[in-house]
Amino acid sequence: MNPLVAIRPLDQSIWLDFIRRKILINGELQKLITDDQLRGVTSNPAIFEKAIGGSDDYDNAIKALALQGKSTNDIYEELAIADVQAACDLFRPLYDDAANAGDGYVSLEVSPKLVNDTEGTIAEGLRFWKAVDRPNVMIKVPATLEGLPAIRKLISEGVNVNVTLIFSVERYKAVAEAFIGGLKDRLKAGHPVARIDSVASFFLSRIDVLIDPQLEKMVAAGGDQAEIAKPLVGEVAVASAKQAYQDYKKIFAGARWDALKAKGAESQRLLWASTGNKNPKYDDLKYVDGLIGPHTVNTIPLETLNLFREKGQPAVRLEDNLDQVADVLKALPTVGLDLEGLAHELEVDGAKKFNEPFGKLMDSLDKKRVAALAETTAPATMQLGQYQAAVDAKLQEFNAAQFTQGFWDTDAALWTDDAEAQQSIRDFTGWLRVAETMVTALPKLDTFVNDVIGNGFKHVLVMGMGGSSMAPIVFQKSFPQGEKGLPISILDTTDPGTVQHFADTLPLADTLFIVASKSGTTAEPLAFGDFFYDKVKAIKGDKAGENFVAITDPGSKFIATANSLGYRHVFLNFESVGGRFSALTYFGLVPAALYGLNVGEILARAVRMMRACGAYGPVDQNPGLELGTALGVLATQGRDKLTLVTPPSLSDLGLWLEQLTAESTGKHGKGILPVAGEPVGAPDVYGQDRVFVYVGYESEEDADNKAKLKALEAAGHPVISISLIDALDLGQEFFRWEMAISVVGAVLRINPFDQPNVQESKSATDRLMKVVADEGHLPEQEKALSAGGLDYYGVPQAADAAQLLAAFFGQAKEGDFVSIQAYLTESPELNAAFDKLRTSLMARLLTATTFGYGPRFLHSTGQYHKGGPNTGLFLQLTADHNPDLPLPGRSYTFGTLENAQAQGDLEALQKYERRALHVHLGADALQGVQAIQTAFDAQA
Ligand SMILES: O=C(CO)[C@@H](O)[C@H](O)[C@H](O)[C@H](O)COP(=O)(O)O
Ligand SMILES: O=C[C@H](O)COP(=O)(O)O
Repeated sequence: MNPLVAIRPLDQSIWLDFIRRKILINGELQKLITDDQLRGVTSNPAIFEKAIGGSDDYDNAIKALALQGKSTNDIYEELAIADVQAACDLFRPLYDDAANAGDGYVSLEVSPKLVNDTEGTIAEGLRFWKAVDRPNVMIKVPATLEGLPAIRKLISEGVNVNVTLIFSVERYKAVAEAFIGGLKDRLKAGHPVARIDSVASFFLSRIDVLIDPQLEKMVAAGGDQAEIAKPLVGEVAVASAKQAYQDYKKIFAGARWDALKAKGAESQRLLWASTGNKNPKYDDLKYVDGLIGPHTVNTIPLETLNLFREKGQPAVRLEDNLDQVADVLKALPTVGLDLEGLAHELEVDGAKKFNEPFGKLMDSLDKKRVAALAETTAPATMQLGQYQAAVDAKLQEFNAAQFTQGFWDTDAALWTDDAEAQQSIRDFTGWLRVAETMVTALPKLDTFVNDVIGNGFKHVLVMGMGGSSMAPIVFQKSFPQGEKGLPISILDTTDPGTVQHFADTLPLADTLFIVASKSGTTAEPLAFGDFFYDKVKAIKGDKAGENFVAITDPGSKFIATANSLGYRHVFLNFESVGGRFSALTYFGLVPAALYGLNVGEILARAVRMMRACGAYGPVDQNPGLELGTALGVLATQGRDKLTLVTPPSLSDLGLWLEQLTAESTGKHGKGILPVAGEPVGAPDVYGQDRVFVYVGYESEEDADNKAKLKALEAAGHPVISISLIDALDLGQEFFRWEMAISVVGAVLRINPFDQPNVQESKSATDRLMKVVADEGHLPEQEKALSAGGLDYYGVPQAADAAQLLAAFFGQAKEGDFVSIQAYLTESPELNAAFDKLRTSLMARLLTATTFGYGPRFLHSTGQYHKGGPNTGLFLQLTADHNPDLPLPGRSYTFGTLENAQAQGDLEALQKYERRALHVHLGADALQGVQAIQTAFDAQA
């Protein structure tokens, strides 16, 4: 039997004298708990020096914390506390199990600088206790004379204490008295004493390391002293420990202790520390095998623990040879060795042994802190031509009104004077600092990813709409799969062809499905969840839930569903972060982490941008404010089509930016229209309503786009360029743009955090689905024309398609835009056909063109379509669903749902008197689009 397990019935608890982030997240610590019955962890400054200073595990977190303006000491504490919290969480089930009372603890030591400072120790002990915020943490306090009153006080405050640096029996007794004193104080104050645990850490190997050479010297010198000294070599530490145990038994017995015990108090167990052997002449398990006894703890370094697993000899030996113990301790003074004096020496040296590595750690952290602060954000250049003066004036006005400070203070008056709207703004500003929160969640994310990969998953499918899936799309398309990551796909359409494609091509039993929905009520992700759960259930039966994860808000109804279906995990996001502002929350980062991206660095760069934008104190320039002011002012001057140009490697950033811009600004008849993915043309195909924004890589030539932008700039169009070092800079871009678009809201005097018109299409769809339930099909639309296998709706009748299209597009005037809405199965061929159509429309109408697959865009640009200015011409395209897909447990199919979404949105567009044409393309969507192209060209 594994000796680590065999030791359990002997009532000794094995703790691990080591901590490091890596073992917390790679499952190693959990494995020790599960397989080896490990029952606790101790840490100390030297251990943290090795963990933090000796690895790069923490570098991203250090960077992010440094950029937040934290001091070196604060950085150390946050890292150490995060690790201790994570370890506490792993031990929590053990701690909570009544049968395991006294175990499941993780120790965190107060600063070694406080070794002789009673008040400082108390204050820091209480601060750590609060900060770790776990009942199974132990605060480590040194057993110096100044430490003793601190121990008593902390115990009286209900803090679990691990008393460290005990080197003598006499000091041990004083420690036990301080503990009992603390319990009594607590009782006197009327507080309970049950479940207040403490251990007294008696240091072993260091005693022998100090005394053995002195004894050996005596032995070498020969004579009478040599005879006495000889049998003492290598015996003093173990003898001291055994004696301390005898004292323990006396102290925690008798009337005084029984009275406390009757109130529920537990004795302060002796813990053997410094148990790694330092003398090659001794057995490496000397301080483990020899000290096994009931109701004690041994905290063991990892190497010793591994050795014990291999060749440990579990047997109670703590009370063996007690006569010899007495002889050893009695003999010491006779050879001139004063144990108390030596213990004092060890205590001073012990403080040094913690102070030195602590100092070293602080130095290395400080270097990393300073280096982080020297890094800068990606530059943005703005060529605004005739608009520069107006933008400068607005910027001056904002600066004079201390906009940056008001922004970080979430002063809602920056956006509106309406009290109700102000409250709604304040309710949705959680995104401002959410990257900081996510930095602290990194160990949790890493642990989760490790678990998923360790359990053999081969693929991830994220299922969600709009803000719950846009950032994952950007991550997936802008980065190659990370070395340790899994391939990832995103499903954000009800189109049966696309759903079927995933059902056919994914390794269903080995796929992790993420249902991502902030509200937990959005029809699409719920339908996807049901559909794939059904499929996995057919393979794995009741274990299907293992393949599912939810990301949703606290309070969402979906939590109960996920739990009842046995979902692997439910990530609770943040109510105060709106969907389109959630890229840097669990919605964006869980998929990113599973895909193997360096999420820590993405967050660090986001924090760097927050810093540049004034999150941590005044700044001379504010990239978010500057970009937002420029875009806002340009919009008020008619340049309200934000035309995004990117190299192909960054093209999907447009999807995210579309939602952020359109949903945030497109309301009350105002707004900026995001134009993404439009082929860049020569100056003569553009009206005077554009601002071009280029986001590309410093190292990528992208000569064609850059030359075209130069020409546009020369022609008087405002051009803004942002140059990224690499894709990890998306972390900063998410924040830059979130701030910029919020600033646009302030320029336009609108609430950028609501989406008043999104619900309309959803409600219209719901109504139509009721009709389907009652009548078995959707209501018939009035047909304007049926020609060439295509059916046209929503416009006046015409003789043929060319005439109908000419009449429809003939309505376009300067400043309008054409929106193509494709409720179709995405394919490269269709994408190419739409690029061609957009190019023709631009050239002929001189209007902006946008394109979106439905129903994705309903959760993104859909807000602007209904809430923004009435300048859009909407070409809605649908096709036959062949084959269609039934939805488990429902009377309708994915295809009917998609049709209802299209029809519902058409109704909403018509309600707002938008110019809208619906074309049903029949059985072959690509041919249908080509037919429209031909009919459109026929009128040229
Ligand atoms: O927490 C404790 C004791 O409670 C331990 O981490 C304790 O600090 C260590 O066992 C010792 O510092 C290790 O000592 P050594 O092996 O360096 O002599
Ligand atoms: O952008 C938000 C979409 O409408 C999806 O909303 P949800 O995350 O609540 O499902």
